Amino acid sequence: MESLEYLEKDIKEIIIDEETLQARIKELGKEITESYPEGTELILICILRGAMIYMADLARCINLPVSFDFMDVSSYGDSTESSGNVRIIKDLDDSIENKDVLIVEDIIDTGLTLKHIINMLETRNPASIKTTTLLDKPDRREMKQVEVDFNGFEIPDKFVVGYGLDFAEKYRNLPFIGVLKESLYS
Ligand SMILES: O=P(O)(O)OC[C@H]1O[C@H](OP(=O)(O)OP(=O)(O)O)[C@H](O)[C@@H]1O
Ligand code: HPA
Ligand SMILES: [Mg+2]
Repeated sequence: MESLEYLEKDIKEIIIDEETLQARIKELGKEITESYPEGTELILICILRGAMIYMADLARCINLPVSFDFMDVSSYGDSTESSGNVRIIKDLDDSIENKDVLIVEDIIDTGLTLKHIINMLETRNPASIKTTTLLDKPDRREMKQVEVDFNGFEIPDKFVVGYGLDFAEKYRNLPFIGVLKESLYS
């Protein structure tokens, strides 16, 4: 897209293009739909800010009555390494007691963020908790016990941006997943 050229100059390589992303999200929507009894009312929990674009597209591929809630969590700040300190900036608005919830993440890297969120939500007695992530970077996992139910793509140990993922709040609006040029952060 011509208007995004100013962002694209910072990208070393595209690892997942727009068409591949959209095709996989359609499949994930179908898998998720088929994994619940027909008519299940599902709460999609978007982990802000990164997961907002994935959730917007995924929700439209799920053939169940869904509602949205949002939790804002941050641990990377302006760095490419997790601070290890998972900060909850905004909690859910509604109760999840006796509800079926699907946590929607853009990426699982160390696993610290997802582990923290699952631990917290389990104490609120939902009927079920499942998880989906668009990207999984297994080489960097510190929380080995974190399991994801619906995983879009496994990616190598490189800092990626685009399609919701940022570096210092930039690049979220790229329509593909790309590797950021190392010269920009090293
Ligand atoms: O598995 P982890 O190592 O914990 O990393 C994954 C988390 O890190 C990113 O969030 P970030 O803290 O950058 O917030 P953001 O979504 O607002 O960019 C990403 O969106 C995930 O939530
Ligand atoms: O590779 C990444 N890119 C952007 N944000 C991230 N948060 C964890 N890993 C990443
Ligand atoms: Mg981030």
